[in-house]
Amino acid sequence: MTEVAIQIRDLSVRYNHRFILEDISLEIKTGSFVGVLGPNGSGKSTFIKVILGLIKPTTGKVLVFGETPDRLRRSKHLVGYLPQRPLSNPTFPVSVLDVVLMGRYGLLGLGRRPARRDKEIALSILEQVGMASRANAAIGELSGGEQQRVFIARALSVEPSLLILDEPTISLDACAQDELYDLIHRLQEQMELTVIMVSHDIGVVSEHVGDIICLNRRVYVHQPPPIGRLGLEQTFGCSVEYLFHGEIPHRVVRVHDE
Ligand SMILES: Nc1ncnc2c1ncn2[C@@H]1O[C@H](COP(=O)(O)OP(=O)(O)OP(=O)(O)O)[C@@H](O)[C@H]1O
Repeated sequence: MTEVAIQIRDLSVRYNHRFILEDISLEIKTGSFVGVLGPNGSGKSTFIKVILGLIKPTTGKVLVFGETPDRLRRSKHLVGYLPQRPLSNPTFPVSVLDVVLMGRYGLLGLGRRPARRDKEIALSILEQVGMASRANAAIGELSGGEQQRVFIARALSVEPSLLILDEPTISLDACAQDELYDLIHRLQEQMELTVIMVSHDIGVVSEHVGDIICLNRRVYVHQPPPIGRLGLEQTFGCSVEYLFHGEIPHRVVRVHDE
């Protein structure tokens, strides 16, 4: 596998004469766990949609494992994607196993139904995320944390090299968030994944990722945590607080002016 998972040069995306992303150049190493951090509307989802090949850049070049995003579907390095809203109707009467199998439809070809091998792969990934015993349950019966595990299994059902997660813990309580991060780390190791996770939670991202990309139209910081207050405030355009999860919960706030 190539040493660089993602290579971006001079990337810009413009809608109606407005730059959503501007002048972005960076590399993401294979096997790394990268957080993309920025306020609402800063272009985080647009950034990952460019990597997925869902949005064409206005200018610049993007390579994923050496391939342009539009060729990725046919390459040996596939991408698993967990969108912000994975199911438009969470009470839709479909089983957990069927939700995971939906992830494989893109590989099957038009009109072809999942075969025994697809079901074996789906079940084995459900096992890895700890949800195999609920394979026949309706997705709507599951808790938010359990549903998120199933959606991660769906993203992994293509046996990807790169996993992209858009705000995976947004509606989860603190314990469920920690469990999900532990799971993602374990899966990353077991499946040798490169992981990109989008979030606007500064504390959580700093604690769980290896590298942080601070994005607000441009990239302000691309480095391992901890990242300095200045870079964060430039990115968010306002004062920021860090909330760390330690043995004793505590906040670290800005020094007060005398
Ligand atoms: N298809 C589109 N046409 C025009 N503008 C768009 C389009 N898609 C996104 N935008 C604009 O681009 C900006 C960035 O959107 P994007 O969804 O990438 O931000 P985000 O950082 O993911 O936001 P959030 O954290 O709120 O999900 C927003 O101002 C949005 O309105």
